[in-house]
Amino acid sequence: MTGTDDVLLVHGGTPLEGEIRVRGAKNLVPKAMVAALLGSEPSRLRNVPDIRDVRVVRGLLELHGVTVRSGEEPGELVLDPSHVESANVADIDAHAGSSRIPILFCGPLLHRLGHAFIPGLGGCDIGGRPVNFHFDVLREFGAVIEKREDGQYLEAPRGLRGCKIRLPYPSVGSTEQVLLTAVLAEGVTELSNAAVEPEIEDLICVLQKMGAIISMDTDRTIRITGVEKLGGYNHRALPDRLEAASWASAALATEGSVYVRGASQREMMTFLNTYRKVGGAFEVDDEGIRFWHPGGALNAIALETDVHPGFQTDWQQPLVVALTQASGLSIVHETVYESRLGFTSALNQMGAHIQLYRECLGGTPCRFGQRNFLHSAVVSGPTKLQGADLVIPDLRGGFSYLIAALAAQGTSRVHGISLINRGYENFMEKLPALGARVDVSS
Ligand SMILES: CC(=O)N[C@H]1[C@@H](OP(=O)(O)OP(=O)(O)OC[C@H]2O[C@@H](n3ccc(=O)[nH]c3=O)[C@H](O)[C@@H]2O)O[C@H](CO)[C@@H](O)[C@@H]1O
Ligand SMILES: C=C(OP(=O)(O)O)C(=O)O
Repeated sequence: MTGTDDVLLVHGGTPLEGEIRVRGAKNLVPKAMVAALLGSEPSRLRNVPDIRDVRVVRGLLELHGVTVRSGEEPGELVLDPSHVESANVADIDAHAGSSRIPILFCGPLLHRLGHAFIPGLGGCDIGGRPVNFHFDVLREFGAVIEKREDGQYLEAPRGLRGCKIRLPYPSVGSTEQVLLTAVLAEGVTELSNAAVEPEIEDLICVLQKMGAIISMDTDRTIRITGVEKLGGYNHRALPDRLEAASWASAALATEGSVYVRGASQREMMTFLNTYRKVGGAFEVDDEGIRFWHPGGALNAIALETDVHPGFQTDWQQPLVVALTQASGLSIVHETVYESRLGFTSALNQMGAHIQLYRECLGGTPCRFGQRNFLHSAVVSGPTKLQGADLVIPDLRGGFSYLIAALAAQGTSRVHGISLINRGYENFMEKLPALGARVDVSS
């Protein structure tokens, strides 16, 4: 149940205009925090956003004896892992279901303590989200895993040894699992079919600063030579390309103009190409990117989500709202998660015309074809959106509802708004700063 303070009234129909700032990436910062566990000295992480996933990982690290304090500059954390061995982890159950990051504690805890307990995971409900690859790779390193009622218990009776692994799919989390385990494992690890998202490259930069030896080939192969000891790091997190794209989509759907300070072109190239094809305009400068609707009709497009360097799946939901305003039929093929289009039914209640299909409607057949998953969509536009009562289903779906409510005529009641804090820093301040007319329900 959500309380009244978890409901936002959005009075739509006003273009978003102005400037906001994005800080470090939600999909890097918590992992860099976990990496600090591997070091023998304190680490400094800069550009850390104040989002729930960071708070959850901070709590977990503190529970494991890592001292976490603010550094000298705003958004800087200093993480000192000196007392991990003597920590008391009795309260770990309180962290069950809070995020997906706890699974990445496996390797670092096995190295430091020889055992690890991982509570049930959280994260967005956008598909089955199994963790079989994670446990398969940990077994390859020598971990023994026991399923318990409230989580997973791991031990490494003979230590962790480097190995040769091929992922069945370039999973982001599993690649990070391998990196965080292999850097201190004995010998060499070769990971093929690895994910190569920018956040993974940034995690590799963090680990290299700590003393790790990691190389990346052009064919999704990552080689790690284990070392005996790692130090601390001093690192500025790469910007959140997912949040930046969300505000870009909001600018387009509301016919506005938003300067996203901190947004970086390099990690957003695929998004920027798609944005331009839809008819959105953008201008890159040294500090950020301005995104705007240049007037006139938007274009329907064919869009297929994919692993990097393809179109990131977390960009999909916000952009779909803008596609409801494009002229003609857009096709969206979601190939990363089997159930990431359910949010469109609420958009249809607002007046959108979005039809879901089980077939692979994109150019490439994917893992979900012929398997009964509604993972393709045809968006027919442009459609006028009307305000509605909306219940936030997941992080990006939730932000999409905010965009739809901002673009719609009339007032929407958006329930479950606090879920957005998981990945969007200070969005309740950013919205009015961009001219959005929003009220916390009373
Ligand atoms: C905290 C974080 O960084 N989250 C991101 C991360 O999630 P996450 O790391 O969970 O996503 P993965 O890349 O692992 O998942 C991709 C696909 O692989 C499947 N899979 C994954 C692991 C496994 O053990 N077995 C399995 O079958 C998943 O069900 C999914 O279909 O990458 C996703 C894909 O870019 C993003 O949408 C998420 O925002
Ligand atoms: C799916 C997402 O995140 P998580 O993996 O944390 O659920 C997301 O950021 O859109």
